[in-house]
Amino acid sequence: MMEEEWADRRGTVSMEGECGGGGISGPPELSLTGRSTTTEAVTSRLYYPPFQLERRMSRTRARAPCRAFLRPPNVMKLVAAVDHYRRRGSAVAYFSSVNSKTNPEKHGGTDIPKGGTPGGEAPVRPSSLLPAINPQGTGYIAWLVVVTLCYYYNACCIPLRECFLRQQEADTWKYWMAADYFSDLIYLIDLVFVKPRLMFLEEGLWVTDISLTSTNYWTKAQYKLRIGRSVFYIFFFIHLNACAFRKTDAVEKVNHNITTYLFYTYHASRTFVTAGLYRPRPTFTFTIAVSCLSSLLIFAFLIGQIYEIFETASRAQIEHRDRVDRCVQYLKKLNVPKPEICRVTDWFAYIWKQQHCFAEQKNKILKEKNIELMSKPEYSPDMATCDFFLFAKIKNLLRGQRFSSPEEAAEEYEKHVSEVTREEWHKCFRNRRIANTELSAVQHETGRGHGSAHMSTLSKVEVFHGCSQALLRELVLQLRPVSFLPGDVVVRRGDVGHHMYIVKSGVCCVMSPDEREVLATLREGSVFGEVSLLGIEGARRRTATVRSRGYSSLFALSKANLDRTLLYDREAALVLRRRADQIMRENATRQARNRLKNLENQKKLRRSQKKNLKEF
Ligand SMILES: Nc1ncnc2c1ncn2[C@@H]1O[C@@H]2COP(=O)(O)O[C@H]2[C@H]1O
Repeated sequence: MMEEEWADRRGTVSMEGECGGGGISGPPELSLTGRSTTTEAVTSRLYYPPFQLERRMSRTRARAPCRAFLRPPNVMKLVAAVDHYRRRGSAVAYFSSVNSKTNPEKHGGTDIPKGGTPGGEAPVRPSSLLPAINPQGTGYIAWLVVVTLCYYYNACCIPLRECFLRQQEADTWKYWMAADYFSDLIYLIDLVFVKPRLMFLEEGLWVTDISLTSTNYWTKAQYKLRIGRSVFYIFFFIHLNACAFRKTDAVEKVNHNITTYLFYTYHASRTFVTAGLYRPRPTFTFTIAVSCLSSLLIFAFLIGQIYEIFETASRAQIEHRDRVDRCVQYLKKLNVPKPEICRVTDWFAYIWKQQHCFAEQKNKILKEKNIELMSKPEYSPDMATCDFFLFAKIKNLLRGQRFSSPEEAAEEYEKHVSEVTREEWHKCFRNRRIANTELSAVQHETGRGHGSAHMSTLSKVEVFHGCSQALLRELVLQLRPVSFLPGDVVVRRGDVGHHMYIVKSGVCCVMSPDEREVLATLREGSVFGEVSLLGIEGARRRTATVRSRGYSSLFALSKANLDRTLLYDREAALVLRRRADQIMRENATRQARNRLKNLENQKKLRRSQKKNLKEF
């Protein structure tokens, strides 16, 4: 019962209040307890018909675990029905998958992007032999365990064999080789077949299209850079090692040609892969010492590289993961169905993806500017600015000193402060100014600052291009941030409009009256919901339904505030009016065209019926 109730609430979150469209006002958070209104329940049914069908399948199974139902032909029929159903409704299919690399408008017809379901459910793709892999699924985690075991086998057994088990008999050696090839095969399968099929999150929805997942995997710049950099360093060290071997080798008879170089490179590579345990010939003591030292260096380097990789999964990330785990545990305790838990984890992933960027950018700038950050919290804003640049220097001077009284410490401190030269003071304040500007620029870009972020979005809105700075600043204070989840209705056709919306991030889709076609795709800086606010005759209610495609953050501007702004800015009023007229004209033309098409279809049908009757 509870599961059904949850399932029926699918796609419904805390409401923004205007027209029953899903929205979260203020800081983004997922409200699982928000009661679904009738409209939303209908919406979720309309919006997720294929999934309702799938869900009904699972419910039927649960209610009647009869084997006949699970017979392969029946299951295949249902799968085909789901597939057919999904393909019929273009807008439904459009929303049920993310194929963001393709132009959404192009999918207005029956050309449906392949994809999965919102909320992280495994997609139904009967035609595909190897479907996309859910990185949070049990199957993938089991696979990771296998890959890790192979990794440990390679990491531990190869040096062990090299050192202790060299004198192997032929039949034992066979088994070692088989194990080696097996672990290599697992690596290869992981690299070529598994990793490129890993689903990834885009705009909060899982991308399941294989071509997109593999493109995402292979084109990941960071991944490429890391591999490329590591491979380059390894070759570089092998090369240096080979040169060092040659230089320290006592045998002088060897010719100086490419074969000699290859010979020494071979020895250097073997030393490298065996961590210096392989002893190259000739056994000149100095050569051995150099090889051991270089191997140690290489190992230190490799450990540094591994540390760097692990470091990126920083403390914040670990804390974030911990928070997600605790939340998931709690939801499990409440017996929340799995799809809903997936929705929550997707939301967490989305939030992390957004905030993570900010932290990385900020750290990059601080690193570039050589700005030292305190590890302890800021006790007061005044102290923080001082600590930021100057305190480190004074602290170094005072390091290790002991004082018998606070007065003595203060005296010593004052002495050091008075010794700070004029240039250093200048540098300190200059650095501080740079940091402030740079950080506010980052906040501006990433939307973490408050007023500045709103301003940055507003400056992209064409309607307000002509507005004065003062008016914009006033507008900024009136914007209310709201967030929407995948598929949520922002405004519904026919409802009374109270707000106009500005897209801060994400994508919103203007739907056709039957919700089968996407009329327009609105991205960052776009404005919608203004037509019904302008009081134009014949357009006093919402002219279209607008849905959020993935996760989206919008700014809502109330009718009263818009009216006040337009009173002062005649130009903006004109732009909005012109835009509204154009939209209404377009919609009217489209409706007329559709009506004509329907009439023609009806005529054709009647004609064919008459023909059939005559033939009969
Ligand atoms: N054909 C269209 N192209 C772009 N935007 C549209 C179109 N039709 C409606 N809209 C927007 O969708 C909004 C729905 O609410 P409003 O009628 O208040 O304002 C509408 C417009 O901003």
